[in-house]
Amino acid sequence: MLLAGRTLAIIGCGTMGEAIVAGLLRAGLLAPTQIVATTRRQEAAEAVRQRHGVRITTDNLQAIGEADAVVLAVKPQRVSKVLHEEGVGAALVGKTVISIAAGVTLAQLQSWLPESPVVRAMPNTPCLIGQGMTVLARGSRAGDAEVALAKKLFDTVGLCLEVEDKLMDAVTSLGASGPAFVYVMIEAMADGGVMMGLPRPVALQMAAQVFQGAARMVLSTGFHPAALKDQVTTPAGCTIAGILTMEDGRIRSVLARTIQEAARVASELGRDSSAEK
Ligand SMILES: NC(=O)C1=CN([C@@H]2O[C@H](COP(=O)(O)OP(=O)(O)OC[C@H]3O[C@@H](n4cnc5c(N)ncnc54)[C@H](OP(=O)(O)O)[C@@H]3O)[C@@H](O)[C@H]2O)C=CC1
Ligand SMILES: O=C(O)[C@@H]1CCC=N1
Repeated sequence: MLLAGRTLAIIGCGTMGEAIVAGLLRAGLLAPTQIVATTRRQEAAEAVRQRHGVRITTDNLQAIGEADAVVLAVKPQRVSKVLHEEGVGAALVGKTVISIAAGVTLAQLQSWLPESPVVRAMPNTPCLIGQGMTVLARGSRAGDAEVALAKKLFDTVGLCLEVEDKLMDAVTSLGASGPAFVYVMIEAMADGGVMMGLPRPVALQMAAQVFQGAARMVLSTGFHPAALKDQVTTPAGCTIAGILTMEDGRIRSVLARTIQEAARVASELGRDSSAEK
C-alpha cells in the first residue's frame, strides 16, 4: 500500500464518495481497513460494506476520530449541518479536510473549520475506473503537505490539477457535470446509428469507443481538435456533410452554453449550506 498507516474517512459514501472509495481500492492506494466511510441510513451503510469491505458507520464523529484525513462527500446543503454536529469541529482540528461539495466555497468551509487545513476538490464519477478528472483549490491553512495528500488521492484515480477557488464553479460544470453531458452525446449518436439500422448494442459500443478514441487523440497527440477534425474531413465527403448539420444545430454554442449554465447553477448550490445549520 502506498499510503501505509493512514486512514481516510469518507463522510457521505453515496455516488461520488463510493466512486472515490472504489477507485482508491482498485488502484491499491489504500486497503479496505484504511477507509472508514459513513452514510445517513444503516441499510446504505451495510450495502457499501458489502460492496467494498471498508469499515462503515452512520456515526460521523466516530469515523472522523479514526481518520488522519477526511473527505466530505455529502450534498452541498448538508455540509454545514454535518460540520456543526456535536464534537465534529473539534475532532477535525488539525486534520486535512477535503470537501467535494459543489458550490461550497473555501471561505465557507474555512469559516466553519477555522483550525483545519481545508482543500476543495471537484472530482467526477469516472474516478471509479481510474479515469477521473479532479481539480483542487487550497484553503488558507492548507500547506504543500495537505495539497500533496489530496493530489495523491486524486492522481491515483485519474488526472488532478490545481486552480484558484474562484474557478471551481467552472470546473464543477466542465469536469464534474461533464460526464453527464458526454453520456447524452453518446446516447444521441448511438440513436443515429440505430436510426440507420445498427443494432442498439453495436451502436452504443461504437459511440462510446469513438468518444474514447477521439479524446485520447486530443490528449496524446497534443494537436488542436480542429486539426484532428480536418484529418477526418475529406473534401466533398460525408464527414463535412455531417459537420455542417451539427453547425446548423448550433452545436458549439449549445455545448459552450451548457457549461456556462451548469457553472451558474453550481455557484448557487452552496447557499443552502450556509443557511442550514
Ligand atoms: N455525483 C457526482 O457526479 C458528483 C458529486 N459531487 C459532490 O459530491 C457530493 C455528494 O454527491 P452524490 O454522491 O452525488 O450524492 P449522494 O446522494 O449519492 O450521496 C450522499 C451521501 O451522503 C450521505 N449522507 C447524507 N446525510 C449524511 C449525514 N448527515 N452524515 C453522513 N452521511 C450523510 C448519504 O447517505 P444516505 O444514502 O444514507 O442518505 C449518501 O451516502 C455533493 O456535494 C456533490 O456536489 C462532486 C462531483 C461529482
Ligand atoms: O449535479 C450536481 O449538482 C453534482 C455536482 C457536479 C456533478 N454532480
